[in-house]
Amino acid sequence: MAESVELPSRLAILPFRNKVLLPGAIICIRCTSSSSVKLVEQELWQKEEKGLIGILPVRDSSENVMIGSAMAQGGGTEPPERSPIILFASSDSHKLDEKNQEEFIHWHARGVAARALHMSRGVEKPSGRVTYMVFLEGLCRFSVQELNTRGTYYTAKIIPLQTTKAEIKLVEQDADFRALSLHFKSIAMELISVIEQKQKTFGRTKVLETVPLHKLADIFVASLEISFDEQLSMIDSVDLKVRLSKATELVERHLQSIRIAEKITQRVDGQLSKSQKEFLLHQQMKAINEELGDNDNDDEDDLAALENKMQNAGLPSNISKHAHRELRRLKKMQPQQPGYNSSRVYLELIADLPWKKASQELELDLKATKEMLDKDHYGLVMVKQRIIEYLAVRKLKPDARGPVLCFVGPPGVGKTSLASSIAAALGKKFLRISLGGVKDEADIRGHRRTYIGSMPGRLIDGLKRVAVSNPVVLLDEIDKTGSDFRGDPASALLEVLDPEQNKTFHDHYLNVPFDLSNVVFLATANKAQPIPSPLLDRMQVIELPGYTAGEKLRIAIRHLIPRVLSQHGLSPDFLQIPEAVVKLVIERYTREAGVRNLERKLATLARAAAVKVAEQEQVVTLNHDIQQLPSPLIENTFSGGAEVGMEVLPMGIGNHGISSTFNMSSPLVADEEMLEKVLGPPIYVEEEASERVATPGVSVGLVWTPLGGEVQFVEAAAMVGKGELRLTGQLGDIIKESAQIALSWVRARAADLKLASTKEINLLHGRDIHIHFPTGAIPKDGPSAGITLVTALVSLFSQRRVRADTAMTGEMTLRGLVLPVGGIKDKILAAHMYGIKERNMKDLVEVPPTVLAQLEVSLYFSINLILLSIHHEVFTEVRRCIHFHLMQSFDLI
Ligand SMILES: Nc1ncnc2c1ncn2[C@@H]1O[C@H](COP(=O)(O)OP(=O)(O)OP(=O)(O)O)[C@@H](O)[C@H]1O
Repeated sequence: MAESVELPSRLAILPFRNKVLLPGAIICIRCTSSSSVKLVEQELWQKEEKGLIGILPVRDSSENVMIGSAMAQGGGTEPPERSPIILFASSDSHKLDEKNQEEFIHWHARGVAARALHMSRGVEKPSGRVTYMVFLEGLCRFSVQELNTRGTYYTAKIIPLQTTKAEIKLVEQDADFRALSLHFKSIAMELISVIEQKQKTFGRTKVLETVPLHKLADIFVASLEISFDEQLSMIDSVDLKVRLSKATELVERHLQSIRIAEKITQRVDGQLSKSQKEFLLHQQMKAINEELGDNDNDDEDDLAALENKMQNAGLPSNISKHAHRELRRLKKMQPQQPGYNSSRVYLELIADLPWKKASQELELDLKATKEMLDKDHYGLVMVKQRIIEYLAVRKLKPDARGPVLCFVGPPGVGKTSLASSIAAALGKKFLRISLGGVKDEADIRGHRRTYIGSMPGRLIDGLKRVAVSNPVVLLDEIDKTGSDFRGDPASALLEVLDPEQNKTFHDHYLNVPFDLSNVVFLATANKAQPIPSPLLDRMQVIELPGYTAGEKLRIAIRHLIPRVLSQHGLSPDFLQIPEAVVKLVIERYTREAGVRNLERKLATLARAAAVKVAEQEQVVTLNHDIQQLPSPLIENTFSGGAEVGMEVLPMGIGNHGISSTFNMSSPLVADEEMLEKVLGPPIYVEEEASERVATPGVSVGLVWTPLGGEVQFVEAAAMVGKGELRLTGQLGDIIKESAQIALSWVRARAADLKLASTKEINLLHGRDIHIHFPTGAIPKDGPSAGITLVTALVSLFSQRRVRADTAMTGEMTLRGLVLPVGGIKDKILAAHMYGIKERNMKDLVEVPPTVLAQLEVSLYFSINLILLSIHHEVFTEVRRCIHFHLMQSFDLI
């Protein structure tokens, strides 16, 4: 660091254009102009001791601001000849260069004396011009008294503006100055540490302790990027207090700007650094691809295609506006940007949805439709009739908003296939939406696009797939929707099925209304009861009960076997399943209301036959090829040259052939033996019911479940106890009540009915009775089980076995009257499957017309109701029925 120096009264002057050298600063200059080269040569290079020169700032004439006192002519660091004209006359004015006559320069009145720390000389080739590189250190301020020329460069008479030690001491005693210097040191320290942190260097803070304060101010300001005017005012600040306060202001401002810049960088870094990086990488990749001639503009092409698709999608004007706004946003995004993909997928959906596209509706030919329904479905006369009525109304009034047809019935009775037949009759596309297990409203309405992984609801998604706005949509298993914390899908379905609302169906994902009014909705359910009543209100329920064995047989022969054969690439030429065998399949291998399992079993038979046929073909080819093989073993086998019938058995069938006489020329005929081999031993046997009721105390009951009717065996047992009743099984409250009443009734009435002797009844009085009712009965069905409970108890008390072919439920008693009520046919059909025959009780159940109003009640006829005061005539009839049933059950009539 420069100590205080003795300055001569005259100094050679090197002008600095728009630049200032402050005391304590070190700079490197390159002198190329003739005047500066001359100055360096004479004043510095050729002197033995390190010479001193004066650095005087000059302002460009273009800035036209006059600073300081008037002075002489001059030049710049780089070539001084460029500014030869004297602007402010001084003692001496001189013209240095004619070329730059018009250019004015403004000398500043104060400058800084500088000493050369290091110099080097160079010669330019080929011109031979000499240049100098000089490292200058600013020493102290001076003011110019007079400016003159010495040859080609300037000299000036100067007065040094150094602060003496005494002056420094004096100012240091000033309280303001001390406070100021403390403040300056602290911000200087801060600036240093910021710089050190950035440059990861340390130890610069030492300067604050070693360098005197008045010099520190200059050194710090010299390192800042400040304007020329500020630099000049710094030179002019000869007073220490003024200098320090200016320096404090400038350093503080600099610190402030560093902090702001840092804040911005941090924020921007956090937000964009990843995407910027990706963007840069992407750009680089693009450049590489371009370089390799691999330039494909996939994204732009895709967006253009998307826009084109949107234009052709027939979007309604408000939706088109919305979609184009989204497209504009998409175009501005980078493909790597978050949200790009979701926005694009959304627009693809909008472009793909059938806003206007509809399939041409066929002119409805009711006769042809009826024929088609008959061709596809056996029986179901009432159901088909109802469908024809529905279609007839649609034909007469296509925009009629009739109720939605809802097919209710056990599985496999043809609900789905009827719906698809309706679609075919209308010439419309068919869309099946399975609602089984749907608990989330978003499944119907979609998720809002704000959610990650959001997607449209099943309806909108389905419509996108069928690509027409007027398909037949089957809402399958509508009774299986449930509601939980994720909302209620049924309420969303309400909007879908309501003709008033579905014109503007709102899917959360799509976020614009979609018109569902052209869609023909149908629904299926196993049970109508769980369907929420507002939804049920909009639907017309068509019940499809199960099929009798005879109906199943005919369905199998006419529909299932031909379909199964063709599905397996077979024909009656390969496999024949006679009626008797189909009957066996129905009786021994299936016990269901519909025909789904039957179809499966037939398919298993067809598969076995297909394997057989395929293997047979292979064997034939094998025979010829094998003869040419040189293997001695094979040669031995064929040694006689005779045709060998080889049979390859399908896996899992056993070691024997399906039929040893099988030949391609004659079809394979399924028989009982084949059934056992392919389907295994019979699953259901006829004797089941009689074996089950072999012990007294077991009776046969009929229940209804969503899968159709069921036969259940109710067991009662007596044991030592206190006359209590124990019930097991998954029972609803009503059945429990029925059991209590049944026990009391038997104890009180059995003797009257002469079903058990008083002795027998008394014997059981003090005993505990345990009744087990198998699961499956639903609470609502409870009362009708009363008669079954009574039968079981009477059997227990009297130790008489019930007849295996007798069963009764409350409804069946009045069958002749309440047949249309759902579930009854299913129960009868279930009874049939167990070999339980219907008893003709018609003559017993002549309920007068006055009682018809009680039909609803009759559904629940049971032993409980008999004890209650219902209509007298019904009461009498029911009592007769029960008596009749019990007599029959115990073979007493
Ligand atoms: N009456 C019938 N005539 C001809 N085929 C029938 C008949 N009933 C049912 N099927 C056939 O039985 C199979 C099962 O029918 P489908 O799938 O329509 O039953 P579903 O009632 O809709 O059952 P789920 O309730 O389980 O959906 C189908 O192959 C169907 O063609």
